[in-house]
Amino acid sequence: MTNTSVIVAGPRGKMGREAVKMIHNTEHFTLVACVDHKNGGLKVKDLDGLPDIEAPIFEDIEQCFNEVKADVLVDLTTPEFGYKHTKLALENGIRPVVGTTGFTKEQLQELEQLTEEKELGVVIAPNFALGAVLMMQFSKWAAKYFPDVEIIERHHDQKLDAPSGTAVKTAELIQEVRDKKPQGHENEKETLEGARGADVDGMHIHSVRLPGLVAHQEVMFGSSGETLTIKHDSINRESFMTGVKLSIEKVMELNAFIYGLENLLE
Ligand SMILES: NC(=O)C1=CN([C@@H]2O[C@H](COP(=O)(O)OP(=O)(O)OC[C@H]3O[C@@H](n4cnc5c(N)ncnc54)[C@H](OP(=O)(O)O)[C@@H]3O)[C@@H](O)[C@H]2O)C=CC1
Ligand SMILES: O=C(O)C1=N[C@H](C(=O)O)C[C@H](O)C1
Repeated sequence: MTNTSVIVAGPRGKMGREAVKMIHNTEHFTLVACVDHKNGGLKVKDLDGLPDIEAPIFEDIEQCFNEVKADVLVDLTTPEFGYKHTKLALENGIRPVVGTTGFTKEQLQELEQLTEEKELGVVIAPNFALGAVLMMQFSKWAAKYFPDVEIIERHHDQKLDAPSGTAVKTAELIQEVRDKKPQGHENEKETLEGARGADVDGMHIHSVRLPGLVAHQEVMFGSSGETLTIKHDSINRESFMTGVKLSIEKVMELNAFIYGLENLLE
């Protein structure tokens, strides 16, 4: 396999750390730089708990792109910066692999348009865990037969966006096969605002945030005399690395905007 040079934005974060380690441990990847808005001038090896890598850290992503040649940017930061970084990567001819969640529909559309203009590949995956991708696909299949559905996602309490990118993507996949249908009773009334969660075409999404959790989702279907629950748990962040690795490999072969890891799987 040809070598792919990678920049990671967000190397101190919970996901960024795992990504740095995975890249370091993959023979055909080279970590050439990192972007960290608080540690410019240091090297990756200077950051606590990261491998002994000489790659430089830049505070400013534009400076990084000017000084370091790279094939791929892996972004694992925040919705605000993830969006800016993805745009800048495309403008600099670097292929983005984006795990950062919380982008708006408009931002995704804008990035898709820019991808087409630049004739590059982009992977934006709300969830890189293979089990989560299957959970979403199984849910889409089930929704064809069970249109009564509610999504319950549970995450650690440091998460910035709610609902999670996975829950948003799950709802979008279900929307492809489910007609609009208000879930619950037609005369239902919330006596406490928010009690029924967010509403997507009448389907509800409930977001739980607690310390001790990593990333979990249940999609519950109900019908006459039966319920069906499709559940996925990420119990650590290594669970996401198979998808990050696959995305870095695949993005080099693509000239397309990929939103969702399912689009890279057979
Ligand atoms: N697609 C997937 O499978 C997964 C996606 N995610 C998503 O990935 C993102 C990161 O998650 P997680 O690692 O848990 O979050 P963390 O908060 O642990 O990490 C984010 C890191 O990005 C840093 N950061 C913030 N702004 C910048 C910037 N401008 N330049 C460089 N670095 C910056 C933060 O630094 P500081 O805190 O010092 O500001 C922090 O170190 C989130 O959007 C999350 O939803 C998470 C897990 C799986
Ligand atoms: O912030 C997280 O932790 C996660 N974010 C992604 C999301 O918003 O769905 C993926 C996974 O759920 C973990």
